[in-house]
Amino acid sequence: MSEKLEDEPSISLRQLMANEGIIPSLEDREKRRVVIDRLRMIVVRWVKTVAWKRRLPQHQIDATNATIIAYGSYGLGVYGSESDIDALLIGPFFASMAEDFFIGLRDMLITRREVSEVHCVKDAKVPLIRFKFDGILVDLPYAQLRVLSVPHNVDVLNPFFLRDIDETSWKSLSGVRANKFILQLVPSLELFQSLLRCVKLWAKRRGVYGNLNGFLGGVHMAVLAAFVCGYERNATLSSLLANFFNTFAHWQWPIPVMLLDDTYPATGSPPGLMPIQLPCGPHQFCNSNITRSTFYKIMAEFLRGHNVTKDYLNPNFSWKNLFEPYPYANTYTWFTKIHLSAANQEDLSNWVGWVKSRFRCLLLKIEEVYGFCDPNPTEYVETYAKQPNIVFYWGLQLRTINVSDIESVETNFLKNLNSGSFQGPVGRIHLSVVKASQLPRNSDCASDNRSKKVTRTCWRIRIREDKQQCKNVPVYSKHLPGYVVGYEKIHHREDEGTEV
Ligand SMILES: Nc1ncnc2c1ncn2[C@@H]1O[C@H](COP(=O)(O)OP(=O)(O)OP(=O)(O)O)[C@@H](O)[C@H]1O
Ligand SMILES: [Mg+2]
Ligand SMILES: [Mg+2]
Repeated sequence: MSEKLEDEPSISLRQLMANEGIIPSLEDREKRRVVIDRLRMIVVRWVKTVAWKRRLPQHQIDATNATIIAYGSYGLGVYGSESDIDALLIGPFFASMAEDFFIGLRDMLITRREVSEVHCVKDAKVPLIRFKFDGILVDLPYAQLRVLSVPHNVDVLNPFFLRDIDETSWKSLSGVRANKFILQLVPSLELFQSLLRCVKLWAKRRGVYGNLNGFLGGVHMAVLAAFVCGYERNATLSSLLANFFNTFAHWQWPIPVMLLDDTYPATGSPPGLMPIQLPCGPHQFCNSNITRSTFYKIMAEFLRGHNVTKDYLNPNFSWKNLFEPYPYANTYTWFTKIHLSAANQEDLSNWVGWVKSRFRCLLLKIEEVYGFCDPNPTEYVETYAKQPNIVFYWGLQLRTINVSDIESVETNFLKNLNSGSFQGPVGRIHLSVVKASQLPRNSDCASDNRSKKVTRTCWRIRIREDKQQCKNVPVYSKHLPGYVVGYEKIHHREDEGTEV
């Protein structure tokens, strides 16, 4: 905390944040630290095994090393209890992504008692292994450097380590480098972290958090918060939060928000409706799924935030109003109901992950037909239904409804879902339009903004780690003739009983 005495609005804001219980407990912190430590031990063992398999001389096996660097909200020190741990594995020149990471390390992970729900997400922009370690979700991408040994404190900004690296490793490193840059830029780390916690809570409550639903993700919020911190030197937490809304309620999009001076002429204009620079090199931008509708909603919420906070020095001011859950049921008369179900919880989690990775396409189709859609990220469960399920309710601005419109959206979206590389058992999806009065009663949309996310997304779910419907196929090494690296499970699609 800053040394000077804080102003009253900042004290009450900190009190509100503490009451919300979003600052992780010491126990939670310790648990996450242990996960990172254990992962570091696992990857050192892994890299020595790979070196031995590659028949490197003993002194090189002794010398080689790999390490783990935390990034994302965990690396910035702003994670909440529902955040994942984003951990980049950095390995040496001989440990390949295809064989050693996706097969060798995956095999090592699945044998461990603490590890569950292992998925290889191979064809994402940043390929990664996603799993739970002691119940905490971990995103583990891989970057390979042209060195024999990666020191534990490897400097990812040092050109020595970055020479000749492949494009995927470069992309995988970008999150770590962006975090490092943000942490170097902000004048007060504590104020930045507190501000970012506040704006993430605000975004979640107001239904504008989550890249997959077309809103702002953690990385976007981090850059916007750092931007505000960067130019106000004698700031307090309350002045920063008010300034955050003042700045972005009046921002002239699509002028990009940039933390770095891009001195080189950019090729073309920055991407998307709300371009936000990824501060890890020139002309790199955060990926964004923002559409016309979500742009409108985010802007309306920035403006509301500004109107609420501009009087923060007024003695009667209260922060509570800023964090009021978004009143979906009072705002929209009609909702698109997206009902997803599968035979069991594991299949459901895979299926929902796949569908969520295609949400932007669904949102665009609904916008085409109905003009505007507010894709509330809250996940509901119909507890009375027979099959495990997740339900979403997306707000529509309509007076009357034409039922056949939603049928055409569903048909179109099914084509999109079926055209991808999803390899797990396909679940059910049903779209319908319901009235506000048909929203789940016990969880009024507004209060349910607080609810935890039930699933996380995989862009591509490789396979279920399942016995009956999977067949083990040996994978031969490209490096050692005739050497079996491990076994990949191939799923039989014909057995699935496709229901879409
Ligand atoms: N849309 C994106 N564009 C660029 N980089 C991204 C994007 N989404 C994620 N990343 C990278 O992955 C990291 C982790 O992303 P993640 O979605 O886990 O968000 P987070 O900031 O950790 O917030 P949360 O607490 O919700 O997990 C980000 O810090 C960023 O480096
Ligand atoms: Mg994260
Ligand atoms: Mg993540």
